[in-house]
Amino acid sequence: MARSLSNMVHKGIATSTHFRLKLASGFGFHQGLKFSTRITGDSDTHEDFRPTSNLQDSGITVQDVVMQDVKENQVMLYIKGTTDAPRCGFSALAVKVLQQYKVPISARNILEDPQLKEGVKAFSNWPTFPQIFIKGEFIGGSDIVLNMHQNGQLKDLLNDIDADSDKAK
Ligand SMILES: N[C@@H](CCC(=O)N[C@@H](CS)C(=O)NCC(=O)O)C(=O)O
Ligand code: FES
Repeated sequence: MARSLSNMVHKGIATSTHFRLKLASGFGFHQGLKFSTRITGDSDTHEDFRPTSNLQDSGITVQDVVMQDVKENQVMLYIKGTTDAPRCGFSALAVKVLQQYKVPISARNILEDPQLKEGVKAFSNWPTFPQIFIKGEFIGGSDIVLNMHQNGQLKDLLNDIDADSDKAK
């Protein structure tokens, strides 16, 4: 026999239906919880370390940023800290080596932006910093650039870069 809504409410069935609906809508909430759990579990995306860039809302991906960086800057570094104040010996070494040459050096501090940090790693498929790009090509880290400095390859590579240039040809 079909039961009327008032009957269902009276018998408490509608209440339990309502409860189920609340649970159903709570599912979305659950997904929200799952999402925040995932964020909290990743130290780089914990809210205390939230990126300072606005990439998330801009529609521009980190890959776009890196592609543009390496296209526009003949010597492009992704480092920990800045070229004036590196925050790691590896980054400091890369900067020091490259500063032996009269070429413009551009750099981004990956410590300021966890999204950029992970994006650069994904872009180059290289797990550590510093990361050095010269004339659009990924070179490697500080040990590689030091080695290239010592064996003369770096001089050859940087040879045609104008000291005043800041754009790729
Ligand atoms: N062989 C590399 C070593 C660099 C390295 O070990 N970097 C570490 C410590 S700064 C790193 O970036 N680890 C991954 C990370 O911090 O995300 C080089 O000479 O550049
Ligand atoms: S930050 Fe510790 S080795 Fe680079």
